[in-house]
Amino acid sequence: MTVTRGLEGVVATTSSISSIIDDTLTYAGYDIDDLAENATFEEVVYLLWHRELPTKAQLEELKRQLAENASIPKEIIDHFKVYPIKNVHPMAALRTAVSMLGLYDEEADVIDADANYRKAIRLQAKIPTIVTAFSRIRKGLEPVEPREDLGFAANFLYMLTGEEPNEIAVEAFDKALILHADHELNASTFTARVCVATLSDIYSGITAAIGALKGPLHGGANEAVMKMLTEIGSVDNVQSYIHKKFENKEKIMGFGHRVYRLGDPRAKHLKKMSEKLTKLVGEPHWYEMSAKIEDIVTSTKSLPPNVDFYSASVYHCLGIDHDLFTPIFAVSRMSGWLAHILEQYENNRLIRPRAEYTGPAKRSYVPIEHRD
Ligand SMILES: CC(=O)SCCNC(=O)CCNC(=O)[C@H](O)C(C)(C)COP(=O)(O)OP(=O)(O)OC[C@H]1O[C@@H](n2cnc3c(N)ncnc32)[C@H](O)[C@@H]1OP(=O)(O)O
Ligand SMILES: O=C([O-])CC(=O)C(=O)O
Repeated sequence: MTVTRGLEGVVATTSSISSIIDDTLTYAGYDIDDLAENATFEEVVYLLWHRELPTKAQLEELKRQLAENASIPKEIIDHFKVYPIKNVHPMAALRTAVSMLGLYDEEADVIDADANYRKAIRLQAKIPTIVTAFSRIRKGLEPVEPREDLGFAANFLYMLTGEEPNEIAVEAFDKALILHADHELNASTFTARVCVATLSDIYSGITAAIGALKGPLHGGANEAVMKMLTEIGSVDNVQSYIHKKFENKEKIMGFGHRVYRLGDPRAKHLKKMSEKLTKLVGEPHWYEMSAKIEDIVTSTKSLPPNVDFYSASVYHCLGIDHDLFTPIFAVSRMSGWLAHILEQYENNRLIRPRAEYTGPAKRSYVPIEHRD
């Protein structure tokens, strides 16, 4: 047996959803740079689910479906009110709420293409409502009902704050959603595919994916980046902080990637947004610190920043609580997870690799009275 640690370089499936070739990311053939500059998140959701950009009518239909399905059961809201709120990480609350959603969906265990698509709409529509409701309830505020006249990005920000967001915030948030929507066979997407490949249901697949995204080596890195920036505090402290991390052989969050070697093509968009937004809110030091960290880490270790690095200062400038950064990643990645789950069901085979055994050699059972 040949063991490939962490399955590096192993090609585990075919997929027509997104590709990473020569450090270029495409969604169904469209370069992420092109989509980030020109598309909206709803168009990208349609693209990931259908592999074609929508016509005007198709886009309007998707928006209508998302708006109509955005409300969540009252029981989920009530449930957020009963746990020791201060200690609950929003990713744990999200994981639980999505699992709970399945209990309120009569089609949860109906695994046919039409029912699966309807569930995909419901999950994509409801995840912003879940994340924002939890965020408000833990602050002692009532959740804000979604508005049918607002787009996906605007609605998220509106439900979070209760105020209609400005155009700059909506544009930045929409772009961040586009950049995070899908990424080939990343750990959380693989988790979702493994789960539904047993012919388990969509809610189980998404719940499992949220659990995988939560970790700091994956989606949880964006929150960890903000923690690092906060600890550093000023540009003058960057050099010593980063060198200490190197000395202690600790990882710098938001750097490195399993697939990209020269750089993550999403990072440059977030870097640009970070520069603009930090200036706009009068907190340029977040960008200045980030840029200096990038200089040091790339020149010393040849490790470029990944999608999680500059997204941290972008979300901070949008006034978002730091522990909501990863749930926001999930709000966007929901679209990719669902695309992959639907693709897995279409051409399913159980995913079951092997492990090379490294335990004790074969031996005989020893009765308990004969054990030392
Ligand atoms: C959306 C996303 O999931 S993007 C990734 C988000 N995660 C992070 O930002 C966390 C920090 N980064 C990392 O931990 C890694 O780069 C990963 C998990 C993303 C990729 O990991 P892998 O492909 O398994 O690389 P691995 O962890 O084996 O690292 C290879 C070498 O680079 C070093 N390295 C990798 N990333 C970093 C980092 N961020 N800081 C310092 N050193 C690093 C490792 O220490 C290792 O060095 P060694 O060979 O001397 O032991
Ligand atoms: O692909 C990966 O390993 C992680 C990543 O960048 C993502 O999920 O966006």
